[in-house]
Amino acid sequence: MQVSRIDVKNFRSIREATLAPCSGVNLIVGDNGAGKTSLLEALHLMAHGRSFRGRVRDGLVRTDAAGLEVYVEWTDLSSPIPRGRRAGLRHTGSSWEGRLDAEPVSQLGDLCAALAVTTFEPGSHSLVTGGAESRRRYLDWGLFHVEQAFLPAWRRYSRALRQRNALLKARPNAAQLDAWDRELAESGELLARQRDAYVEALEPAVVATAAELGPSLGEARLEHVPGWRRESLSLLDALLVSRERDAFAGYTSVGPHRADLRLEFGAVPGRSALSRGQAKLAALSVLLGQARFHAQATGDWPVIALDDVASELDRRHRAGVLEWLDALPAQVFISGTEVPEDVLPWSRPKATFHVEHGEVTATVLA
Ligand SMILES: Nc1ncnc2c1ncn2[C@@H]1O[C@H](COP(=O)(O)OP(=O)(O)OP(=O)(O)O)[C@@H](O)[C@H]1O
Repeated sequence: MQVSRIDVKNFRSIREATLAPCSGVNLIVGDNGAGKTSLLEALHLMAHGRSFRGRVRDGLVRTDAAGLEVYVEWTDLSSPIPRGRRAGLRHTGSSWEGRLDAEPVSQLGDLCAALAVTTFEPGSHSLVTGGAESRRRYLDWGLFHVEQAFLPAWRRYSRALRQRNALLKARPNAAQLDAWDRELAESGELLARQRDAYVEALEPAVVATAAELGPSLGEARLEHVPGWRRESLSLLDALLVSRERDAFAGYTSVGPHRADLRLEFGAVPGRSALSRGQAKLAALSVLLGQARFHAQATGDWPVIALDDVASELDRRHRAGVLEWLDALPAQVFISGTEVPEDVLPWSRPKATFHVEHGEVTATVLA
């Protein structure tokens, strides 16, 4: 995918900005607080339906403005005939309005399905050092884009989970719970099989990417942990076994909503043994490996947006990462306080956007 235009209005400190990115590497440069992250955050919001820095109502809308607006034009290269697409999103924090190719959309998911953006930002460390939720979200984002049957299965499971949790709080009888347990088990087993297949197919791309970006981490290994003791129990049996405990707690304690993705690197004894720079390289490998797999599966690379990727990396690793990105057939956005000098001249088209007090002040194509 290649974005050719981004318009951002009333987004954090940005009153109004337009970017016309190039197909290769786009550098977004400015001082601390200038608004670099906000530009990438706007692109991420359009592609993921959420920010990576909190909810829209918690401060994304510029102070004193009624709502934010993001508009993106891009070319989808996944089919032999490239397809021009455009999407607009207006968000007040409490309500939103979206358009895709000039038609209104009823779900934010329609925008997310159309535009694929892989974002790496300082919080992405949590993929390797944090709790399971960010890894589940990572898995499901990947599946959402490559497996058509995923969204219906996920919706079915989420609905059954909400119903079972509501029943658990209302002191249900066994027959009522039996019905929702069956529904939850059937959709949950399907979801777990989809995640199994996805992780198996994804692993080689992550292994190859980690070997290129952070060979000192050792070989990467990915394992889907389904969220219940599947080696000894079906999900239906696991729900039955946990029923009494769940009724006491008022929520469902087993199932794919408790799944995880185990990430291991051969040369590192455990997650807590990773230095900050190593955690960054590991998380970067996991995310860029997923982008690589996305390209294999769909025929088109997602747009890659990297916020402050150079910090915490030593000179050798920084140069390695930037060279790797320069060689990629994907459109890349890199933000930072300075133009990274390590790998100049870039071998691909490069544009530099200078951001100052929320305004994009210069665009230089090289
Ligand atoms: N709702 C808002 N309205 C107005 N300004 C805001 C709002 N939310 C955040 N800001 C301001 O917008 C700026 C956001 O900057 P952003 O995080 O995009 O900067 P950055 O260039 O990425 O900085 P850094 O290099 O420090 O990461 C900050 O100055 C912040 O105070």
